[in-house]
Amino acid sequence: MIESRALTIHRPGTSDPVLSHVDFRIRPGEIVTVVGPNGSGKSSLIRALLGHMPLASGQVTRRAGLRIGYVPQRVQLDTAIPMTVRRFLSLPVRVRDAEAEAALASTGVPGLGQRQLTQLSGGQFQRVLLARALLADPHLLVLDEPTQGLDQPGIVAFYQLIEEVRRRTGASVLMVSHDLLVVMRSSDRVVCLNGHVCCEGSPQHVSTAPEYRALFGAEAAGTLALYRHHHDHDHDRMPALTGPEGTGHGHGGACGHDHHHGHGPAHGTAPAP
Ligand SMILES: Nc1ncnc2c1ncn2[C@@H]1O[C@H](COP(=O)(O)OP(=O)(O)OP(=O)(O)O)[C@@H](O)[C@H]1O
Repeated sequence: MIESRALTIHRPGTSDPVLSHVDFRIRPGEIVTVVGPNGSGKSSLIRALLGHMPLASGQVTRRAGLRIGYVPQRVQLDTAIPMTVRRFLSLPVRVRDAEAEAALASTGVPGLGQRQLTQLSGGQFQRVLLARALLADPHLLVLDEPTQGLDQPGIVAFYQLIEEVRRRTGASVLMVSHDLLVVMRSSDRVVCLNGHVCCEGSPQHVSTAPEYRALFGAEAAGTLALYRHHHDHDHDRMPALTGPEGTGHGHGGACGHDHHHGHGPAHGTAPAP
């Protein structure tokens, strides 16, 4: 759907790289999450993929006619100007009442149309932003830190909603997130960024990668624990789950983990490349 090759971005007006030689792609129906420390270039990658940022070199290709629903990292609300949820949903493209209400219902916040944006909780606001992005009937949803400010149950619920949206609409989902535990459970593929792609692949693969553990330390150990359980099935009979970019997890001799790791909830959900 979107692909970058050797994408390189410089800090504005300098030759100082923010991102170097990033190869990235997202396929139909995938949930891909970009993780990385603050300042590692996650938002820059998203903005470059969307064509909102100039490239120093490399290229970005978007499928012709691709409809994108975008939830940006920050939404500047002018609190001096009252705005209802309903009006907000018609910006920038006017939608009918029935469409607006259906979108709100589909993201778990029905009946909020007449509320002021400023009166919403963080979780409600994120769901309204998602509803607005869905009104574009997107092939690809792009969400930059959609769970910031949410508590742990709110984060889990939001990811469940994202998975449900993917099931219902078939849209691909590209997210930036700091919620490592939830990311590892809910993504088909994880890209770990630090100015370049440190490692990427299935959550199982990334959570055992030394580069990931070096970046996230103790937190990474928590995500590793997700994949430790005793086997309750025969690996040899599992169909090969071939991940992208050669980071597949087919459980042959070269699968690269210690085989005390089992499968998190994401296992087996990856769509065919
Ligand atoms: N408009 C800009 N002008 C100058 N530098 C910028 C600009 N936007 C981003 N940068 C710099 O580019 C680098 C990457 O920023 P970016 O926002 O992409 O990182 P991030 O991984 O999304 O960070 P965070 O997790 O804190 O949101 C940072 O060093 C940042 O200071």
